[in-house]
Amino acid sequence: MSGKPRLTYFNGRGRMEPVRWLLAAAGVEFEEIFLETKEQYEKLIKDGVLMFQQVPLVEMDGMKMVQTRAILSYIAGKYNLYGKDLKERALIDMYVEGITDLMQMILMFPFSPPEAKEKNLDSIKERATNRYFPVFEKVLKQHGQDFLVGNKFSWADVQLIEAILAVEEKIPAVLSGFPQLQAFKIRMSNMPTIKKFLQPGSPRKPPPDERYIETVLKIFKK
Ligand SMILES: N[C@@H](CCC(=O)N[C@@H](CS)C(=O)NCC(=O)O)C(=O)O
Repeated sequence: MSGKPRLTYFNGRGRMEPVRWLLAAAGVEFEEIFLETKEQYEKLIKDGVLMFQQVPLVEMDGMKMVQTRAILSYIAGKYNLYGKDLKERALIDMYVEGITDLMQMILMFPFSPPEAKEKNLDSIKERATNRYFPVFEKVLKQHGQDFLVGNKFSWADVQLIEAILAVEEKIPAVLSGFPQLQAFKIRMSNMPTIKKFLQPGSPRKPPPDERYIETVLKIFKK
């Protein structure tokens, strides 16, 4: 092994995308193994690699880590993106969990039946605009700092820029009433590691397409 973290997941965003974002933001290179067949997935289970028979799987520092949240908090802690004390950590956790709830709606969206698509898109817009984005707009306005927590770049900033871009892909004008978030987006997109991740050819994955959906459904079909 090269010493780089090794990520096993589909060749698509899903639950691995925040891990890719966080590693990239921390300036860490990684390798990826893409699941394409059911046999590959079943072999991982047979070999006892997937604790709960689920991916994402991240192998790093001699561990085989599963559970997205555990993986992300390990990376955040290791690369100093998790606050300076327990109180900052709690705040980062709250922000991250809120954003994760919004991202969960986006994650599931491609799997919704055609007749539910419009309604689900409206729900994403409603939640982003009325529940989640106002929180971060207010935080940034109140403390006037560049980053969400402790005037220092953290996991929360990475989750938020990922979410902003993901929602904008679906609802391009979503930031129109959020000047702080517009400025935050520009600042984050210009951070060198994030700028690199946003460029073509990076490990960032495109929005889910038919092929991705088919692969996921094929592998998990009972
Ligand atoms: N709580 C887990 C959920 C993981 C999960 O649901 N992974 C899906 C793929 S995105 C999976 O492996 N599903 C197969 C199964 O649950 O049997 C996490 O956050 O990592």
